[in-house]
Amino acid sequence: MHNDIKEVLITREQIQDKVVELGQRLSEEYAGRNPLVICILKGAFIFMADLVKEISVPLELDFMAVSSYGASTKSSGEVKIVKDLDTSVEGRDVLIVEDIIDSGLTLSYLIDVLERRKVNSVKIVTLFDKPAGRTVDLEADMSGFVIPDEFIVGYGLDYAEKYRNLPYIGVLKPEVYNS
Ligand SMILES: O=P(O)(O)OC[C@H]1O[C@H](OP(=O)(O)OP(=O)(O)O)[C@H](O)[C@@H]1O
Ligand code: HPA
Ligand SMILES: [Mg+2]
Repeated sequence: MHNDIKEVLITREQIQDKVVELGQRLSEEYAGRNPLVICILKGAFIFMADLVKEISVPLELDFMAVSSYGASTKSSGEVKIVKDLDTSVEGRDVLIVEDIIDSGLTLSYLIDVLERRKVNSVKIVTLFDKPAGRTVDLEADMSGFVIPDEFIVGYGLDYAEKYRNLPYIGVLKPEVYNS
């Protein structure tokens, strides 16, 4: 285990099993359709790569980079689109792939942006959901794990751009972000 990690909250195997299950559920949900699957970078990059391999319907991919945390464990409240989509979403069935919903600010902002661009439908799949962090009314259509009110890292999620490559979900030692 990495020296900065206090505890492993979710193992690599638990994540793998959950991703397979979510992929199967999404394959049923989108049967007969051709969704545009949008990865919210950077955090969702590993989840996206693993998830789409488990979805059996034809689909297209696009990427959007959004940032609001920087080197903090609290949202700045200002959601910045760092990279926009390449594809038109007008009339498309959009599936947003997110790593975590915490305050809900990132996704409530993005849903608004996508609806103004006249999507046919938009749904959210998130691997992690932290309901205790919520400051706006926003729920995923599908979620993997409900997590406690702790700042988590690994499997794509960072603190100050570090720890994204850990294959499990860990809780940081408080001295790491208090120093
Ligand atoms: O529900 P919220 O409170 O808005 O938090 C969730 C968002 O915060 C993180 O992104 P971040 O801004 O850290 O960018 P990153 O994905 O590049 O790490 C995470 O990847 C989600 O996109
Ligand atoms: O708990 C978290 N960990 C990493 N990034 C995050 N962005 C929102 N919440 C979190
Ligand atoms: Mg981050």
